[in-house]
Amino acid sequence: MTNSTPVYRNYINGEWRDSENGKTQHSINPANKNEIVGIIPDSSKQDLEDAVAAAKAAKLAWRKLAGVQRGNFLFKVADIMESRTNEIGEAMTMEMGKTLPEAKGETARGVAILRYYAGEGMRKIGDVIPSSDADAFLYTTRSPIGTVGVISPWNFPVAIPIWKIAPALIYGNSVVWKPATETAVTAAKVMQCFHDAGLPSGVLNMIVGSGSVIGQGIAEHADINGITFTGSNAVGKAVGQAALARGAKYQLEMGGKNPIIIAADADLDLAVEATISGGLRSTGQKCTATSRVIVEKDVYEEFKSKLLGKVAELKVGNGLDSGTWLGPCANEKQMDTVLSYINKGVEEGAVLLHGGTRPADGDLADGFYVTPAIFDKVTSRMSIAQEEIFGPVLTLIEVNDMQEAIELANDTDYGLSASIYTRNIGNAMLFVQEMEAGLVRVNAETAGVELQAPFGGMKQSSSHSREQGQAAIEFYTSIKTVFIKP
Ligand SMILES: NC(=O)C1=CN([C@@H]2O[C@H](COP(=O)(O)OP(=O)(O)OC[C@H]3O[C@@H](n4cnc5c(N)ncnc54)[C@H](O)[C@@H]3O)[C@@H](O)[C@H]2O)C=CC1
Ligand SMILES: O=C(O)CCC(=O)C(=O)O
Repeated sequence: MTNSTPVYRNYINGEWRDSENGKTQHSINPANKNEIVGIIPDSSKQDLEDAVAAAKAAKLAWRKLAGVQRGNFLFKVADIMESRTNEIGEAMTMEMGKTLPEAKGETARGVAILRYYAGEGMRKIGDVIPSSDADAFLYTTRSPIGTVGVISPWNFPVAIPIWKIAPALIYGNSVVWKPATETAVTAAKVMQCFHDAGLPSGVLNMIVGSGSVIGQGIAEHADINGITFTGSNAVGKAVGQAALARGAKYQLEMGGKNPIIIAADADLDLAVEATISGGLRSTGQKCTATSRVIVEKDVYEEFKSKLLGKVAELKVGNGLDSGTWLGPCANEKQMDTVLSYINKGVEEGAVLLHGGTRPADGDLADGFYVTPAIFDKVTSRMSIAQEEIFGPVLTLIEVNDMQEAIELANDTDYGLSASIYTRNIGNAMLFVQEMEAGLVRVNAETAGVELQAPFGGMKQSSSHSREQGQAAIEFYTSIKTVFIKP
């Protein structure tokens, strides 16, 4: 740490504030654990109380604005964020490791999401319904739920909070946001865009601190009317239970164990490209990442050898270097988890064909790197085929036919995303009908979410709600049915 290490604060009631207990922690660079990206707050419950009080006080005036007026703020935030794409992208790469082009791409996606929801301020929020009383006017409108708690993870530190905050705000809610500490510097830069756009004080507040204090505090706080969470399954369920216990609304987006099926008739070159992109970009740290690669036996060996050839070409390194394809894991705990799953895979009898090691040489030795791992001879019940690893690990599973492929694709507790490569329309239709997943994609990778379409999972992947697109209105508002008689 040097005297010039930047210091970041909480954002409460329109001001940047130190945590009341003065405690701080470090956000470090996963590409070099000796580099501190920023000094960030380690906030207390009192900071959360202050933020919730500010959000509660601000919500009435914010709700009373016209949707178009709220939208105009979001358009301004989008313009400011767009002009800071490089700065925000660099902070993201330095804090969680994804490559700079991916980080800038994600920031651009944040800008697009802001503009989409800014436009929502002008769209309809209800229906006219014929009443059984000929003189009466029966219609629906929507009310904001009040103050929303946003708990976001480190893997998409711009896109995920924005796809929660933007709809919360446009539909008239105030917000208390707890970003992941790993990416608190990126979060502060996002927050600064809202501040510079002139958002009224208290409408959006940001508190940086531990999950067990600030995250749980949000879940349990009586003045937080709804909680939206993305992260691990265990924490998500605890958040949901705390919300349910006090009658608050909640929305959870948790893990995935996403399959790609490679049919015997697939274009294998395209399928290899999609497997690599879906499974290994962002170092496999997406809830939509491809993890189980289910291949029909007639093309198994050919697919495997093409995949190995291409994976061998991927350059692992610091995400800021232009030649890098794959950055480090986002933090040490994540790297340790990935390495322990690699050991487990070998112990369970899968064959590690490629990678799965920690580079020990030169600059990479100080980072949380794991080379991309490919496992052969995987069976569906092995832990590496069942549990979310969240790292650069692909498991290859051989099947006899399409029916078996779909059965194994569904043989998981999760149901977020799934894809198939095939040129046979019958295979494609069967897959779309039979797959238990919220996102099913034909001749496309498992990752890749379109901001204007609903996003969420089946089974253990979500609380069965959907985010993004028009679907977001369901969580951030309540329907009010109105009957008026002159
Ligand atoms: N669905 C997804 O996109 C994500 C999934 N994960 C999964 O979770 C695993 C662990 O990653 P973590 O960063 O530890 O995830 P996590 O679930 O602990 O963290 C997600 C967010 O929840 C907060 N949090 C932690 N404990 C909390 C609590 N008791 N109450 C309320 N909020 C709390 C964290 O501070 C962070 O803001 C990963 O290996 C991956 O499998 C992690 C991040 C994103
Ligand atoms: O694939 C994407 O773009 C979104 C992934 C996501 O939502 C997540 O990893 O939490």
